Amino acid sequence: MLEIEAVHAGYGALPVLEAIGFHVEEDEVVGLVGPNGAGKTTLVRALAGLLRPSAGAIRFAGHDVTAEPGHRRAGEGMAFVLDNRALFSELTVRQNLALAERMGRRSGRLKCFSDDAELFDLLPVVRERIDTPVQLLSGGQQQMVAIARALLLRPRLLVMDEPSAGLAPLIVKHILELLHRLKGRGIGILVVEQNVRLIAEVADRGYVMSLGRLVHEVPRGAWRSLLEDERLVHAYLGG
Ligand SMILES: Nc1ncnc2c1ncn2[C@@H]1O[C@H](COP(=O)(O)OP(=O)(O)OP(=O)(O)O)[C@@H](O)[C@H]1O
Repeated sequence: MLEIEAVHAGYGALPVLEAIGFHVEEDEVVGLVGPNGAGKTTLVRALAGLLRPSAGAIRFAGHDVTAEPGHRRAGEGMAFVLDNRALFSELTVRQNLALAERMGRRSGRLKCFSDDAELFDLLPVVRERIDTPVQLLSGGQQQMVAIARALLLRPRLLVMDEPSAGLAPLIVKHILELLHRLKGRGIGILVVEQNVRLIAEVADRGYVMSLGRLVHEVPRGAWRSLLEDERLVHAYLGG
């Protein structure tokens, strides 16, 4: 579904990503872990169309989207929960969700939940605060709104950048539960995280990133052995 081939990207003359290549298939959760400054957010920005790779290709559902702007990618079913959440802070939750809901409906794609009630049961705070301006919500509540917006788009691929960053353990638990519930609904999910223990709980397989490169591949079911590999954890994941 998502295929990244030898992507290089950076900021002006500063190269960050070097020959990044990996894939995400339908119905799997792929984790990408790495320490601060590894280039995880830079990669997500390149996937979202916010940063143009200097070389390499990004293919989604069989076609090359490397040069496509972000809104086209969203229209085709690539949904992102970015680290800054990218919500309109002065608008209410309902207003923030309306556009995604309309885009999802027009796409003709299937909903990932049987109905919106099921989605809001999983994200109760969204329903409770539906008429509240986003700027009055806590960071965790805003994260839930960003997730709801991504899912209302009826995505085929969901990319989440550091979903646990700065959030209380209870909210993180909630996000994990939601990811488990999304399994088996035809969506490919890429979760980019510094917290490898969290990824190990939810991802089927994954990759370790360091200094702009993929340095290790974690096969299906092998997260535990990664966590037990002191040399790897120490070298790339900060001990
Ligand atoms: N807008 C920018 N302009 C210049 N350099 C940047 C910019 N954003 C990030 N960088 C640099 O790119 C490198 C990778 O940063 P990036 O934010 O992608 O890493 P990360 O793995 O997401 O780390 P973190 O978990 O701390 O967010 C770092 O050296 C960073 O200083």
